[in-house]
This record gives sequence, C-alpha cells and structure tokens, in this order.
Amino acid sequence: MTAEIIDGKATAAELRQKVADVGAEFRQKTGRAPGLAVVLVGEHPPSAAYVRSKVKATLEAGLQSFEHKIPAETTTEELLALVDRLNADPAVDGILVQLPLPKHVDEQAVLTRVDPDKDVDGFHPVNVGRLSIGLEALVPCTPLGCLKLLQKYVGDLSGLEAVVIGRSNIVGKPMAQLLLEANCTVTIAHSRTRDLPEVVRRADIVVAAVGRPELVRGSWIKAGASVIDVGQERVEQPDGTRKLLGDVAYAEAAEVAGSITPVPGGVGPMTIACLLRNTAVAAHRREGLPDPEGL
Ligand SMILES: Nc1nc2c(c(=O)[nH]1)N[C@@H](CN(C=O)c1ccc(C(=O)N[C@@H](CCC(=O)O)C(=O)O)cc1)CN2
Repeated sequence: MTAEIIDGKATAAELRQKVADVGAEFRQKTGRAPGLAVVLVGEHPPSAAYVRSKVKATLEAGLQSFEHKIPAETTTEELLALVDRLNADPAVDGILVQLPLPKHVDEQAVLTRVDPDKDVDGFHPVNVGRLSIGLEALVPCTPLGCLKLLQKYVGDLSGLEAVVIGRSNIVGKPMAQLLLEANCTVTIAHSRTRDLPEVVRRADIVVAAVGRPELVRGSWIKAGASVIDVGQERVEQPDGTRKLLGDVAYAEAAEVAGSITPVPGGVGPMTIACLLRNTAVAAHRREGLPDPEGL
C-alpha cells in the first residue's frame, strides 16, 4: 500500500481563507478586526522564525497584529506586567507567549496570568480543565490542527483505536482529550511504555509527538492506519546538510499506512492556521457573538 499524503499546507490555506472571511464579517459587525498579540522573549532563532510566520499569517488574514519582542533578560515580573497590559487591552482578543521561554522565567506563572478568554494557545489551566470535561474551551493549536486533518482525511473517528506517543502538556495530553471527545479508544504511550512497537501496531490512528527523529518505524504501523507526525527536528546528514525529520520514518511508514502527514508540510502549517482560528473564535466570544461557523 502507498499511503495518501495528508496535505497540511493546503488544508491550512483553506482554514486561513475561512478565518479571513469570518474576520471581514466580524469587522463589519463590530468596526474592528480580531486582534492577536504575540510575545517573543529573547532571540532563539526558531522561535523568532515561528513568530515572524505568525505575524505574517495574521496580517494576511486581515487580522490585527500586535508584536512584542522583548529582551532575553526580561524578568518574570516584567513579563507578567506585559501580560496584564494585554489582558486589559480591548483591541487584543488573543495573547500568545512564544515557547520556550528563557530558563529564568517562571513559564507556568506567565501562562496562568493570560486571561483564559484570550488564551488562544489553550495552555491556561482553566482551558485545560474545560477541555478535559468536555466544556467549550480554547484548545491548543497543534493538537487541534491534527484533529482537523484526521477529520478531513479519515472522517468519523468514532470507535477507532488511537495511540498518542508523547505526554506533553502542549500536544500529547490535549491530543488524547480531543481523540477521546471524538469517541476514539485512546492510549497515551511514553518513554516508560513497555513494548511500544506492539502498542502502536494495534492503532488505527497514530499521533507521534515525542521529539525523537524517526523513532516510529514502518514495521510498527498497522496496514491502512492514519499516521500524524508532530515531530520536527533538524538532523545533520552524512553529506553535512541538515534535514528536517519527523518522529516517524516516513518512507517506511508510507508503504504501510493508509494516510500520513509529511514533514514539513503536514502538522506545522496547521498550528499557525489554528492560532488564527482560535483568535477569531475568541474575538466572537468576547463580543458576545455566536461562534463562527465552519472554523
Ligand atoms: N506559544 C507556543 N509556542 C510554541 C508552539 C505553540 O503552539 N505555541 N508550538 C511550537 C512551534 N510552532 C509554533 O509556535 C510551530 C512549529 C512549526 C511550524 C511549521 O509550520 N513548521 C513547518 C516547517 C518549518 C521549517 O522548515 O523549519 C512545517 O511543518 O511544514 C509552525 C509553528 C513550539 N512553541
């Protein structure tokens, strides 16, 4: 079998266009565009690149962008004071603090200071709790993007066996919650899981979010399964070039799977599209408008 390639780039472009349409309608109703504030602390090159992409995508969708680039030496207290100002700013519907933060900053204190109604990353304990009991919440962008890809390419997920590899707060845990909400039978596997290949072999859906390049081999994949690869790491090749690799050995897995995300061009673009989606949703809720349809 040769797997269908799950096109995250095209799916993200469709979602971004929908956000642009919804944003234009919102502007007509309220006289302003939904606004997203992005905070970058320091100059970690990959984070700076992600923030540039987020700002560009925000402006292309016709949303308002507020960019705050602050020095790496910024203290937790100074960052909390900035978050307080953004919480109080009526033009800001969404706040995103780019991770990772410098080591001296209390990350949990910062994420917990963001107004849960503006928490477009879905990392605030209120949103984490709401997601876990099936209430309306702002949901983390990467797992939401994975779910949208699965719903588009697989359809109804009800009753399917899903294995999520990785238990991070940003991807693994919320991904498992979303799959459970979609009526999958969910296993969360991690570094202490015994016989990981055997656990993965029973999955109809595999989400690999473990940060270990090409850990998941083709021989682990059940024929016809859908494989979502969240990993991305630049790995030096024998010829000295650096290649972006996912957590799944793509060529091997694509011979067995029913569908699979590439790296790049799979999950990554969906993360940014879902950020815009969450900003549009947050703006509607803050204005007391019904959630926009089709997002
Ligand atoms: N506050 C947050 N910080 C971080 C998040 C997050 O969701 N919120 N996620 C990651 C990084 N990230 C967004 O911030 C992100 C990662 C990757 C991509 C992406 O489009 N990747 C491309 C490949 C890019 C390349 O060539 O290097 C792809 O997969 O096609 C977008 C966003 C950590 N921090």
